[in-house]
Amino acid sequence: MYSDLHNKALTSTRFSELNPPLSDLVLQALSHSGFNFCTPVQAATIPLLCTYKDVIVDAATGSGKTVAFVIPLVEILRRSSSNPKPHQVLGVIISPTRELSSQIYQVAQPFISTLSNGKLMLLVGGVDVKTDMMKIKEEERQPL
Ligand SMILES: Nc1ncnc2c1ncn2[C@@H]1O[C@H](COP(=O)(O)OP(=O)(O)OP(=O)(O)O)[C@@H](O)[C@H]1O
Repeated sequence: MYSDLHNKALTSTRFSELNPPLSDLVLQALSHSGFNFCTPVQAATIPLLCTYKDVIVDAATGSGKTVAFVIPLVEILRRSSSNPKPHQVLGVIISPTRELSSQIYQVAQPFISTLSNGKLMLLVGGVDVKTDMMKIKEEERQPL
């Protein structure tokens, strides 16, 4: 995955230059992951998603789409002033395969963990739904 990205150009746009600006915690998580410059899909979509636009993207595998939708999700949840109910689901990311779900889980984890009340959970088919429900009930933070 990472080697795929090395074959693609990063833009000259730094995450720290995006408008609206990203929160310090997300910028720290990006820098910690070694991400300083946006890929083209990230530079094009993060500002739109952070201003609540609906966006449909068609871009190559490994072009950075996961970060492009996870960062706005985190930024919008951080801005939200409402107090969620216990176990209220804050967000849902749906993907077509178990492998892709687990890949998204790995990439999203450092960003979701900047939310004090959010907890990223990986729920896949083939597992008893009651077991998943228990996982959500036992978790004190809000599931994503
Ligand atoms: N701005 C960036 N700078 C450096 N590496 C990045 C950047 N954005 C993403 N990456 C890394 O590039 C790889 C591919 O990113 P990602 O999984 O988001 O791509 P994708 O477009 O969602 O791929 P797929 O279509 O397979 O889901 C990951 O290892 C990710 O950590």
